[in-house]
Amino acid sequence: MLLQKKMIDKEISNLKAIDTLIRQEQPFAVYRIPGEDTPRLLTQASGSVRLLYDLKDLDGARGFVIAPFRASESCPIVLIQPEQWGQPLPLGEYAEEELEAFRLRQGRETFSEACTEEYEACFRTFIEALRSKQFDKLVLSRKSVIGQCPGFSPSAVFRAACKHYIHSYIYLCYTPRTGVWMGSTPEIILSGEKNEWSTVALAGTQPLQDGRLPQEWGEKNRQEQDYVASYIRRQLLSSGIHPTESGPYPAYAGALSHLKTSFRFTLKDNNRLGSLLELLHPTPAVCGLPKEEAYRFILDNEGYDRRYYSGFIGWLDPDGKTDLYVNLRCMHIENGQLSFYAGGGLLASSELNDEWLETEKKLQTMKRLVSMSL
Ligand SMILES: C=C(O[C@H]1C=CC=C(C(=O)O)[C@@H]1O)C(=O)O
Repeated sequence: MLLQKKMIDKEISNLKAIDTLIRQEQPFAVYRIPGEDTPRLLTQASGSVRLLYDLKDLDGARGFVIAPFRASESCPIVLIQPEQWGQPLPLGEYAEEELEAFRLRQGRETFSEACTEEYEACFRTFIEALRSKQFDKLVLSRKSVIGQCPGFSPSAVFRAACKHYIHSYIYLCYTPRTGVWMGSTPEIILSGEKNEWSTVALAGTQPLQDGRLPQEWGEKNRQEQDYVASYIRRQLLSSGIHPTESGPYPAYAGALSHLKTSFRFTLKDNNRLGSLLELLHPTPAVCGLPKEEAYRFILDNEGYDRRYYSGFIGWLDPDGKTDLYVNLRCMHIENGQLSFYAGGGLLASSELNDEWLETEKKLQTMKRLVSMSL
């Protein structure tokens, strides 16, 4: 036991190097792909990170991408171009007691039932636009801010996320333009290499039932997910891509589950990944339908700036392997504050309290790790 503890401490101190990179304001990204044990660290010691304003400019590019919901002067697409790629950063063992303590705590969680006035006002604006049939679907999101406690360590939260959320993509990154972001997302936007590519349609939410995937999904969840699947099918077909599909089936996302359809396809030209991303982003899992109008409506009516939440992040490499994920269940660390982000898909039939509670549960994905790491 003592030996195990010593081993853990040694490996934590390796991971702690990340906290030093943040203090030194050096661009880096560390990420763990679902199914893999060891995160990879990449750093850019020299030169500035590349800034882009159009997803198409990612055609032929290679690097760690941090793309916002909507690119602008204040929120550009940022590309970290590391000198060294994917250095493994072992996490070490996690004591069984720690895993058990996490499970117990998760089982006892309570949620704030009362929504804020801001959320309620936005919900009413969004629902009115849905009920008048201006839109089929709209995603309403919000931000929840807490003060950073003394002793807060991003690397400790990152490590806990890797240990507890084995089915999600976990990342932590810093650049001077984006600041520090960290998240645990279940949603691929584009992944693959050579001649095998994939994306997913992920939507509809239910808590896990005794740690297991729920098998019964109601009409609202199914319809919400079907809008995303139809959109992805349509977008791919419009550019001559004929995918094979599987699903929808329930998939893990921390303490939650979503419905997922997987799309697999080949590409004629791997140097046009930026154009494909422009075709897909933002999907109705984070935006709405019809796409362009919903995009505008959210920017005008949501009442805050999503910044990099609901954009996408990950490694892009047209000649190697690409793993890009939608930036969900994420947090931004800035000026002694932690901002957590979450949203949910609304249909005309949505109810205020259910949607609020769903965002509370999604926000807990990162919040519970922060409070347990202190
Ligand atoms: C927009 C979010 O989740 C999306 C992904 C899965 C399920 C969703 C839902 O059920 O609403 C959302 O579309 C978020 O986590 O902030």
